Amino acid sequence: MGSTTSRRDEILALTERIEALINDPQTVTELNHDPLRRRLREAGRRLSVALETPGDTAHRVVYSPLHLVTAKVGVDKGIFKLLAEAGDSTFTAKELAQKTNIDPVLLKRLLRYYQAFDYIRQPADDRYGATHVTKSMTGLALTSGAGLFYHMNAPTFMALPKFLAKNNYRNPNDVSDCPFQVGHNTDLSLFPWFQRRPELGPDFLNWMNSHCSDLPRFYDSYDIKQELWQNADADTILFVDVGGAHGHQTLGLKQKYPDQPGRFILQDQDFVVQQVKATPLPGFDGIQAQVHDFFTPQPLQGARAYYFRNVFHDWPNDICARILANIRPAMTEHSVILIDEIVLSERGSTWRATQFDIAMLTLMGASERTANEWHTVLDEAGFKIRSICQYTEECQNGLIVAVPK
Ligand SMILES: C[S@@+](CC[C@H](N)C(=O)[O-])C[C@H]1O[C@@H](n2cnc3c(N)ncnc32)[C@H](O)[C@@H]1O
Repeated sequence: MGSTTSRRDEILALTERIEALINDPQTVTELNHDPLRRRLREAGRRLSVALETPGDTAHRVVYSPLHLVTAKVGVDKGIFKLLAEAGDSTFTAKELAQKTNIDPVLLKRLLRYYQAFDYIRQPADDRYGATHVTKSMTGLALTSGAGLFYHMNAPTFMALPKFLAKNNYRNPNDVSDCPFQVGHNTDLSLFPWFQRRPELGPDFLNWMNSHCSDLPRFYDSYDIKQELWQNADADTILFVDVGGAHGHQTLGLKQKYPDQPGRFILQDQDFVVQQVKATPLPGFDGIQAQVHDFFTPQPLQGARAYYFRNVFHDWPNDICARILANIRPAMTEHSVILIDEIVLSERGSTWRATQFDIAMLTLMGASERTANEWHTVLDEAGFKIRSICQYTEECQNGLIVAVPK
């Protein structure tokens, strides 16, 4: 009895400490990128799951699509933006209804949901204000992700059970025959479908640019200047960002090395390059944007790095081999392939990494890969891995340096 009481007292003290932290999150958020912040966050998340009742588990899982759709409404109507821009000030529901042009009864219901999931705070019965999460709900990753996932990913996710049942639960590995076609009732694969949806272009580019912008980049861990750029001059092709979307990785790298002589080049499909040129990121001048289909021979000879970020995770091994075969003749002894992708662990993969994997399954019949699977795909394509540098824990991002065998 005595030990049960003291155990209970310990749990009570722990609960009170956790509640104090929740009320003053700055103590923790000011840890910034200290790995301790992630460890505490994961401990909290897993503790919450460990303590769930069966009802909690059921409700958390089956209501999960509501997260996306209610966030989309908040983004569309600028609710989070309004609250975040007000800083520490709070509003009544009526004030917010006037500013957002939403039926006050409806808005109150949305606000009730948002506060229940800690997207906003409700310090009094009729006062609503922002937290640091509200600010995140106004960031590019959330706003572009809400648009892209609502229109493109979510219908595909919903088609997964039907697709798998119809195909006897075989692992999809065909870009033209995966849940995407069922979800969108189309014969097209993702990129040709997407080309016909120019209205999704900005959300696509912004999502690519921002989905991991809270995490370190490969060049924070890999010294590319030391490893690849020795003796470069103004004509040296330093970095070719193949399938680079908005060119955000090239831009970040160029900004890290502003005095580096040499050329930085972004390559992508025609319709993507047109969007990039129409809406270049600030500071993009000095980077060349070039139309190139990576299923055709690489036109730039002897680059120091041919860089692919989240490109191979779109394709099965045989197609990856085709893409790599088109690079190989352009490489010299100074060239390497840089593959910036998730490297799944054999055990205990993270939630951010595994949801990318299931998304690839549904969208492209493709997958994220473990280190062993990366060795296989490169080996089959006639390449070998020189090194793998894992540079984020959250997403298990890694930089794979590969050269011809
Ligand atoms: C998942 S996105 C990754 C974008 C960017 N590398 C990043 O990490 O943010 C895949 C990219 O491959 C490009 N892509 C698809 N097919 C292509 C092709 N045949 N030739 C060139 N780029 C292609 C897409 O347009 C898209 O920008």
